[in-house]
Amino acid sequence: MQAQPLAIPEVVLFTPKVFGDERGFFFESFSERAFQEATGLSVAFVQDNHSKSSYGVLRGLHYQLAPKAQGKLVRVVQGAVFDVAVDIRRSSPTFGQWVGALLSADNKQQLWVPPGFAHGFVTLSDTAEFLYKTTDFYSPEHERCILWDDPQIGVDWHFADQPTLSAKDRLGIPLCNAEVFA
Ligand SMILES: Cc1cn([C@H]2C[C@H](O)[C@@H](COP(=O)(O)OP(=O)(O)O[C@H]3O[C@H](C)C(=O)[C@H](O)[C@H]3O)O2)c(=O)[nH]c1=O
Repeated sequence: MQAQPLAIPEVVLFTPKVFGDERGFFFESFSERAFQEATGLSVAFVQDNHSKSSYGVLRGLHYQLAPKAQGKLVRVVQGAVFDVAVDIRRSSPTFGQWVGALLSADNKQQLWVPPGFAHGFVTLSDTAEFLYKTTDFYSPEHERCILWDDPQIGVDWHFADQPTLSAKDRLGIPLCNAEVFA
């Protein structure tokens, strides 16, 4: 498993070692040892999630407030998405900045989105199946949504069409008005 910190170094892009043969392929999709070596963190993942989205669906920018903040280790097992993490820690030198990566069934890459970041993705293929591990349980009362196209953040979603959003995401709030992290 190779690990590459992105421009915001707390966000790490993992590339697994894939073993291909005439039958197909095998790779370790998660190794606590590799994760700890790469991030220096010892985290307990308590929940696995799986969502399927059609082309143009954008889910985000979501996060849970403390004390239910979630770290997320995300990957795509069918199709492709552009995945985005936004630093929403007010004390961070990269507050309000974003990083992203193309995650796909083909590249098998995974993104570690730490607690303190908002997360979202837009679906670039006809459909995409998105799997991720979280470091805390779902807590609707702690869930918040920042506007996906907040000009203060300026995410380049690598997507030229108008995305399909849930009613909740259409009501996302600007970062300047959002409850975030210290
Ligand atoms: C997130 C979640 C949702 N749900 C239920 C609540 C709703 O009835 C239904 C769909 O939820 P929602 O529309 O919030 O799903 P997404 O828009 O995919 O939300 C996720 O999208 C972005 C990309 C994230 O990073 C978060 O993990 C999460 O906010 O699943 C659960 O039962 N457990 C859960 O952990």
